[in-house]
Amino acid sequence: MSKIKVVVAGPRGRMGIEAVKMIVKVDHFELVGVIDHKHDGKKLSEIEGLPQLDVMVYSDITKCFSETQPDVLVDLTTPEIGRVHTKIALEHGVRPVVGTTGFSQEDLQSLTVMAEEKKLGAIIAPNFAIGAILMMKFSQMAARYFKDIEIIELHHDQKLDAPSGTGIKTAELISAVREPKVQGHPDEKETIPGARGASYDGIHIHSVRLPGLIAHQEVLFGGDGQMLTIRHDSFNRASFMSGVKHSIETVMKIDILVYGLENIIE
Ligand SMILES: NC(=O)C1=CN([C@@H]2O[C@H](COP(=O)(O)OP(=O)(O)OC[C@H]3O[C@@H](n4cnc5c(N)ncnc54)[C@H](OP(=O)(O)O)[C@@H]3O)[C@@H](O)[C@H]2O)C=CC1
Ligand SMILES: O=C(O)C1=N[C@H](C(=O)O)C[C@H](O)C1
Repeated sequence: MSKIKVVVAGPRGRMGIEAVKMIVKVDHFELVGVIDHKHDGKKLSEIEGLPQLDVMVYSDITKCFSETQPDVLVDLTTPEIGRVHTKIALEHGVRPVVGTTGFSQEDLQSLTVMAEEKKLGAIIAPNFAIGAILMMKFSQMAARYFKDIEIIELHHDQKLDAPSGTGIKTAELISAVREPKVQGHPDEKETIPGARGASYDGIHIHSVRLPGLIAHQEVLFGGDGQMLTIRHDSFNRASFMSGVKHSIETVMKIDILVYGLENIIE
């Protein structure tokens, strides 16, 4: 079996470092380049904190693709640049695996159309941790029985987007099985704006940002005299790597864009 040639965008980031380390450990993957807006023209080994690898750093994604001819781009950057990278990858026949969160519905729609036109696999996964996927699926199951739901997502204080991609994906999965509902008292008023959090089809999403946290989410289901809590915690970023590995393997076998890891696990 020939190796899957992979490029990582965002290699100095909290997720990017883990992804680089995982990719070089897998025999059937080959890290052929990294994309970083700093350190253009250096080797990975010349950047502090990164593995001692003879892999080129590119600031220009097009140059990176033409010189390294990758099969897959793993993007772990920011929504602003991640959406540009994903589009350029599809234009160049490179299959994107995107962990970057904060894409809009319009981004997802246009990238879906593009992948379909190009007949190219693409995976956008707001969360790569299997436990988080189960938390979302169990929440979707519970939503058939409990209609009053609040999502509390808790992350480290360096996170740029709120609500988290996982929080939004959870609300989307729930809303697919639950009629939109206004929760709480119909006359309730926020005396401080934002007190009730964001609302997705009436499901409230509350975003907590604190140093020391990594990635956590609770989904609360209220009923008469009872409450069900479904919670997931990522205690480190290695927790996401089996999902990144599975996505790199799977994206080579599909020819459409898949949004959410739940759609590619058995
Ligand atoms: N799907 C999942 O399971 C997970 C998804 N995420 C998501 O992944 C993304 C990254 O998270 P995290 O690693 O914590 O964030 P970091 O801020 O640690 O990493 C982002 C990296 O992208 C770099 N970057 C910024 N602009 C560019 C650019 N133009 N070209 C190349 N690199 C660039 C940053 O460099 P610099 O610092 O110099 O700006 C930084 O090194 C976020 O969107 C986050 O929500 C996170 C965890 C799990
Ligand atoms: O920024 C993070 O850290 C994370 N982002 C993703 C999200 O927005 O859901 C996944 C995970 O929660 C960690």
